[in-house]
Amino acid sequence: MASLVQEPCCTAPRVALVGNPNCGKTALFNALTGARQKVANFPGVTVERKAGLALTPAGRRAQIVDLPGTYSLRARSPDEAVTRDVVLGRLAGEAQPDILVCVADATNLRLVLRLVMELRQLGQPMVLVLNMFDIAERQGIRIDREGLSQALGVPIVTAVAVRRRGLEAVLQEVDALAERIGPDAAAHDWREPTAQEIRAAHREAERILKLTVKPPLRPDTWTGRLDGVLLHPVAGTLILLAILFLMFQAVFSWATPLMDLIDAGFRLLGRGFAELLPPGLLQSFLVDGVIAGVGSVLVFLPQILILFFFIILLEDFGYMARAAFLMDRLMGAAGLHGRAFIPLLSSFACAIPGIMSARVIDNRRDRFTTILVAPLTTCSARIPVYTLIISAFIPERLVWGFANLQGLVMFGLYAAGILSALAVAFVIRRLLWRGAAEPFLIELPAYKLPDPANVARGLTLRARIFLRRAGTIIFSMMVLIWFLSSFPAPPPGAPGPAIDYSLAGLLGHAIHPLLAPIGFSWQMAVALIPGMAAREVAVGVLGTVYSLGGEVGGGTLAHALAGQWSLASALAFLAWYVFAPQCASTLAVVRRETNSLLWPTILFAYMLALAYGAAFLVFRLASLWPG
Ligand SMILES: Nc1nc2c(ncn2[C@@H]2O[C@H](COP(=O)(O)OP(=O)(O)OP(=O)(O)O)[C@@H](O)[C@H]2O)c(=O)[nH]1
Ligand SMILES: [Mg+2]
Repeated sequence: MASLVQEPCCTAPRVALVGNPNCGKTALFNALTGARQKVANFPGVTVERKAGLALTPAGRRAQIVDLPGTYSLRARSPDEAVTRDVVLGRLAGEAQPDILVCVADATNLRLVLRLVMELRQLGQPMVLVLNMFDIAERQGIRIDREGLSQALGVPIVTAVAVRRRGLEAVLQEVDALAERIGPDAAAHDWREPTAQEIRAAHREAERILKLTVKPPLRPDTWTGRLDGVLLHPVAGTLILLAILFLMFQAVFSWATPLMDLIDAGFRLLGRGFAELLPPGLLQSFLVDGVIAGVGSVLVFLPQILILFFFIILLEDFGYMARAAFLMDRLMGAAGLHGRAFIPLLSSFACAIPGIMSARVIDNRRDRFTTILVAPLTTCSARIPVYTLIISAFIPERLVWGFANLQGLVMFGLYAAGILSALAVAFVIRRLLWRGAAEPFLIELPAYKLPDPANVARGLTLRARIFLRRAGTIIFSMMVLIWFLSSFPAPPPGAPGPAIDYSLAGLLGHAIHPLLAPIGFSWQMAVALIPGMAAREVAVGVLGTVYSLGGEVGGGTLAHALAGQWSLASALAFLAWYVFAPQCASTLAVVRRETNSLLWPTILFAYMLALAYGAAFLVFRLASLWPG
């Protein structure tokens, strides 16, 4: 009976995963808890604390916490501060972890030994997990585990997180350590070590390393050889451009058949409902509101997945850190911190994780500069808008004999996003904060063959995020837009389509004068406002507005637009979307990360000015074009 009455902390120990960046903490966390947090082959992927549950062999429900990577508790950047605060129990409302699981890349133990020695001073039960043991074995690195364990005074287990190897051993160790948790085992306080102590720790780590780890019999020569080409200033840059070029070609040429299929499906569905239901409000709601609106956004799923297929593959392979290295000169010249590449890269998915990734930058000014320009990189919510306009107005033909013009324009829009981010950073550096940004400091990870399971997981995650948005925020916006576009009903015998008399029509006509100088029609004006909730909604709004206006008919939305808009207006709409400060959640996250209202206000104002200016310029120039 006595065994049933356990201390609460023993039944549910809190376990923190700590370790250097890119050693596989999140891979281990996912394997232990069944979570699907992002795993990628570059440092600085995790920037916040994530928790999950794992059941130990002895039946304990362990709370596992995944943390940003760090080299020491002497945190320099906000992501490292998260790790320090969790490990030291300084986070409000959260007790200190009972057990530390220190995760190490078994092929690269030098820096983690110092971290282990630092963590050991806290006096908490700890285990060292030698992860990536598959690579260590392949390279023939010989580690005297017994000796290492004795020298460090902590138990050691080996693991291959991505193959789910060693999980049982880690959890058994958690069980064993949980026995040692007690009121007396309260952690010691931590204080910054002096320079002398740091040097001593460094010497001690080197001594232990020499004694217990023998260099690899078959060192990884691939990474060096590939880097000779991929990091070459000329060859490397050309390869980077070629990869980007191919990516956008594929986005257009591979996606078309799938998009046509989804589009045909929605049209069939629309027609089915139109036949099934009597004409009236319900039919209009389902056919024009839900199916035409949400359907016109969902069509773009294949393109989003194709783009992310490439991005995830490159991230997993370890190429992205190289791309950062190649871009460094350019970014440095623009006044961006070397580590700003990761936030900008994450912003291709969405500006929100991108802005949060800026936590890897320790210098506050460099971090704020990055946060202010991250929303300019093309997030995936812009893809439906770009693709719709491109497929309506840019002919599908080859240029130079091999390049698909539509893919080329898409590439150009992405390039416009990146170049404007660099240009704005340059201006911010001149206007707000003079002085050079900090130099480049990113560890180049060893290349790894992409893991198909991880790629599949990443793609499923993207699909789920997109579908969830379509089912929640986009759907509810579409219901609202349908309502605004259907009521009030037109007066009897009114000429022109009903939508002209609706609230949306009135609203569109009211703000139209503001947008007429940049070539926008009142329908485009209507599409912009709910775009604040989610950019893709603009596409859905156009779907509904033109469907209700009777302009879509049996054709696609792109056909309807091609018949209604001038080329100049369409290009102005694209230019607007490159810069427009859309999506309120981005502004909210900027407020949170900068802890002030000033920065989101500045962000909103400068992006709005850029969007208006760019659309104006594009519209005027394109209007001059003959024909
Ligand atoms: N071969 C091999 N690869 C691994 C193993 N564990 C993780 N990886 C890979 O190592 C890379 C980094 O893994 P993550 O789990 O993102 O590393 P992390 O420690 O969470 O990194 P940060 O969040 O950036 O600190 C990914 O490409 C993983 O697929 C392993 O045991 N063996
Ligand atoms: Mg991680």
